Order: sequence, then structure tokens, then C-alpha cells
Amino acid sequence: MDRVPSHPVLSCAAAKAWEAGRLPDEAAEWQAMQRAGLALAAAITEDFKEIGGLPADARILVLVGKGHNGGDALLAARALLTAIPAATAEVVFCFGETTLRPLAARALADLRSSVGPRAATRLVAKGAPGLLAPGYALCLDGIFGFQFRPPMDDATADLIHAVNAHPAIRFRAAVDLPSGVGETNAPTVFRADFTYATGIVKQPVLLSAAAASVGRLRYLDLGFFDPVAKLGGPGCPGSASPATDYVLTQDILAPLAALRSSQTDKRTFGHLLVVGGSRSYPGAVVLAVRAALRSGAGLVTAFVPERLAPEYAARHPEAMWVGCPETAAGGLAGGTVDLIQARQSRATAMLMGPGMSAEPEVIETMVAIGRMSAIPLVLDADALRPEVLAAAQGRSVVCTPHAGEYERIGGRAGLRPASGSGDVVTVLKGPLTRIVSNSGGSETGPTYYSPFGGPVLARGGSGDILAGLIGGLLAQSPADPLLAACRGVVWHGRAADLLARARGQVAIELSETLEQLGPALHP
Ligand SMILES: NC(=O)C1=CN([C@@H]2O[C@H](COP(=O)(O)OP(=O)(O)OC[C@H]3O[C@@H](n4cnc5c(N)ncnc54)[C@H](O)[C@@H]3O)[C@@H](O)[C@H]2O)[C@@H](O)CC1
Repeated sequence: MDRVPSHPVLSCAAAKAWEAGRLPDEAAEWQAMQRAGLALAAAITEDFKEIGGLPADARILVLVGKGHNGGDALLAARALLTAIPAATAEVVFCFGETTLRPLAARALADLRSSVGPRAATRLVAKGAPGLLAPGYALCLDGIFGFQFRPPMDDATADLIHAVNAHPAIRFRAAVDLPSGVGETNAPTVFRADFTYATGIVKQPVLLSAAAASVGRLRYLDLGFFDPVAKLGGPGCPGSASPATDYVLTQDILAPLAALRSSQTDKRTFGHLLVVGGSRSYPGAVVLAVRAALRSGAGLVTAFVPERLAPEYAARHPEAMWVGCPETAAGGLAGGTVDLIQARQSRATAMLMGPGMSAEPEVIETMVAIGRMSAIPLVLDADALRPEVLAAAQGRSVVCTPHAGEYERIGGRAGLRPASGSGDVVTVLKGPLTRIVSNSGGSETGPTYYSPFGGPVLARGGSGDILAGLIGGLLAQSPADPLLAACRGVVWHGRAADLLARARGQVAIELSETLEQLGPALHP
């Protein structure tokens, strides 16, 4: 099995210890801070495109504490003001300019020397919230980073309250962690639209208690880790044991962006069977098949109710469409099982579930297919039922539930579905999608988090496309369901990000993400 390209998530204390070993002197810390500032500015510029891009006269509010978190924010502001000649910044020092740690003071000096009076500075004082301007394009939160310890002083809490309540800040960006989030959270926390983890994702941003304050999590890779670094390996002082949480990186897509060998034919890239569709939900399986066709899989065969097959075949002739016996309500009847069995030996993976409906006879069909299947399975949507999972017990299975489906299959807080033994990979879809594998029934696999995608995906059809992608990837690497699942999630999220940047979050149809799958492979 390939390892999953990802970087470890650390506690604040472990990140501090790690940083002490990796950044041994001020020169190394300054370099890291500069990389962080540039990476922040670049990432914010990209994400801002979802709401039309940073305006030419952007007014930026920069909240600065004493530490390096503030230094990162100041260097990000410097990069943004350098790139946008008419932009201005207001820098607010929560504890006064004289309290800045040396590198934060150096970042401020850099900002001033680079953009002069376009960066106005002031100290937060009692009543300061009233001094906020009527509107800002961007607020950068650099008050506290991973060294935050409660309590928070009243003036800072008042400022954060005022910024949170401000009606005209278009984009709120937290540097590393939202101020007030840490090993112990403060009662007052900066509410970010995006949180940009610098160099290392710190555990508190993954906790559900912080989710609303973190907004969308982004990971800025500053080059601290090898693509599949495990703690305890070379260059990772501070802990002897591997991390339990990992953040997925774009590197996972690299094999899909590389040249394919010339010595190949369609069978080299796997054969996915897709089982789905019903008279009530005819569209889902089409989306899944279209995504599978774009996953790079060599062959896709779809089993759908016979009345739907001719039209689907006319619209998407690249797939092989097999019309199957229907129930009275237009779902897949039991005879479907024999049709699949006849073709299974030539396939490498199967996706079952999109648009199948919850008709009792259809559920019986799904159970029979689960029992009969001899190839790795992706179970999505209507196939996410305890009885279907039980029927597939012992097989390699990827489940792709949202929170409701997860509950239905007996998932618990620890992301372990009630599936018994076998390799089960669970993709728990949500604002921060997480993937876990309980290979061989063990309860110990790490959890992988995807810092890609956003609310543009919160629409019907999103899961069908993801399931089709994962199915197509699984068909290409049937021995590694975890890799296929993680790769599919990253690819899907990244395509959604590109779509939102190109077309906004609102006036789109989700099938447009299919057009972004190609561009999404390239950083
Ligand atoms: N390895 C990494 O992860 C990197 C971290 N960087 C940034 O550096 C940050 C860490 O920098 P620092 O170590 O300076 O820590 P912080 O930026 O979190 O600042 C800590 C300062 O705030 C003070 N403080 C903590 N709680 C307080 C409270 N309740 N009231 C008043 N003051 C309080 C501390 O005494 C200390 O002086 C990270 O969060 C990140 O933003 C980057 O520069 C790049 C590399």
C-alpha cells in the first residue's frame, strides 16, 4: 500500500517543541516567518477570489499581539500592500508596540519601510472598538497564536467582540489559530472565515468546540515536513510516537498529474462498476458516472433501471450502460444481482448507492450485491445501511457518509462504523471532511483531514460526484482503499475551490466541478 501524503497535526506544546528543534536560531525563525507571511498573502488572495477578489482600494485591519503570530500577520499585510498599490492597512497593537517580540518588531519595521504611511498604526485602548472604520475588505487576526493562555484581558476581548460583530468586514482571516483558541479556549474567540495554519496544523483547530471560530481550515505548508512525515522520525524532535491526526496535502494528487506510461491500454487503469439510479432519483448516478469517467479509470460500467439506460447511454456513451430489471416503483430489482455477477470478474471495484432509493426490495437487492461482491466496494447514499455493510463484511469497503448517514450506519464519535472486521475506510463528509481506516477491524488508524473545499459543495449532487471519483480511483488502485478515499476527497475539494474562485460560491451548478478536475491536479 502506498503511504498517504500528509503532514502530522500536533498539539500546541508539541508544535512548540518541534519548532524549537527545527528553527534553532533567530535567523531560521525569521526565514520561517517570512515564508509564513508570503504564504498567508498568497492564500488569502486566492480565497478572496470566491467573493470577487481583493479590491484595488482594499482597507485591511491587522490585529497584532506580542508574538510571532502578529509578525506573520504584519508580513502578510506587507506582501498584500506591496501587491495592491492603492491598498491601506490599519495595524492595531493590542499590547502596545513596545511589547512586540524582536521578530514581530522586525516585521513591523519591514512593513513600514515597504509601504510607508499606507500602514497606519495604533494601540488598542479602552473604547478602541469604536474607532474601527465603517468597513474593511480584510481583517487579519494575529493577536495570539499557539502560545495563547487564558485569561484574555478585557480590552482585547472587547476588540475581538467588536470585530466579530462588525457588519462590514468582508473576509476574516485568522493566522495559525483564531485568537482565543488554544489548548484551553477563552470565552471570547475571534470568529474567522478562514484559518490559515502556518507550518503545522495545531490540534485545537480540529476540535468541534472551535469549528465555528475556525471557519474553513487551510494548511500553509512551509516545508517543515517530508510529504509523509511521521513524528519521531528524523527532524521531528519532541515526540517518540506517531501522530494520530494528519492533514492531507496536494502532493496526494501528484501521481495523477504525471505522465502515464505509453505501454498501457484501457485495462491498465481499472474497471469500475457503478450500481445506482431509480425512477425517483434518476440524476445521482449520472453525476457519479461522469465523475468516475473523469477519474482516469479505464472502463466504467453502470447498472441502472432499464427504462433509464437508453437515455443515459445516449448522453454519456463513454460508459457502458446495462439496463437492469426494475421494481414496480422503478428501483433496481433482484435480477440486477445476476447481471453484475456475470461482469464482476472483469472489474476491479464497484460503487453502489447513488440514487437507489430506500424501497424495501431495492434494499434487498443491495444486500444481495454486498454479499455477492468479490471486489472492493464504495458504499454511498442509499447503500449506507447496517444490513448492506454487514453483507459486505470482510470485504474492502469505502463508506462515504454525511453526518446523518454516519449515524445510520452506527458511527460513533471516534469515526468507527459498526461494520465488524474487514478493511473499512470511512469518509465522514462535512465542513471539514475526515477519513479514517480501521484496517482489519482495528480501532487504531490515524485520522486524515482535508483542508480543501468549502460551502460551494453544500448542494445536492456533491456526494455523488465524490463517490464517483473515489470509485474510479479505487478501480485504479484496488489494493489501497485508504489512498483512493483520501485522494478523491482532496481532488473533489480542490476542484470545488477552483470553481468557487472562478465563478463564486452561489451561481453555479455542481456538475461544473467536473470541469475543474483537470486544473485541480496542478498546484
Ligand atoms: N512552527 C510554526 O508553527 C511557526 C509559527 N509561526 C507563528 O508563530 C506563532 C507562535 O509565536 P509565539 O511563540 O510568539 O506565540 P504567540 O504569537 O502565540 O504569542 C505569544 C505571546 O503572547 C503572550 N500571551 C499568551 N497568552 C496571553 C494572554 N492571555 N494575554 C496576553 N498575552 C498573552 C505570550 O506571553 C507571548 O508573549 C504561531 O502561532 C504562528 O503564527 C510562524 O512564524 C512560522 C512558523
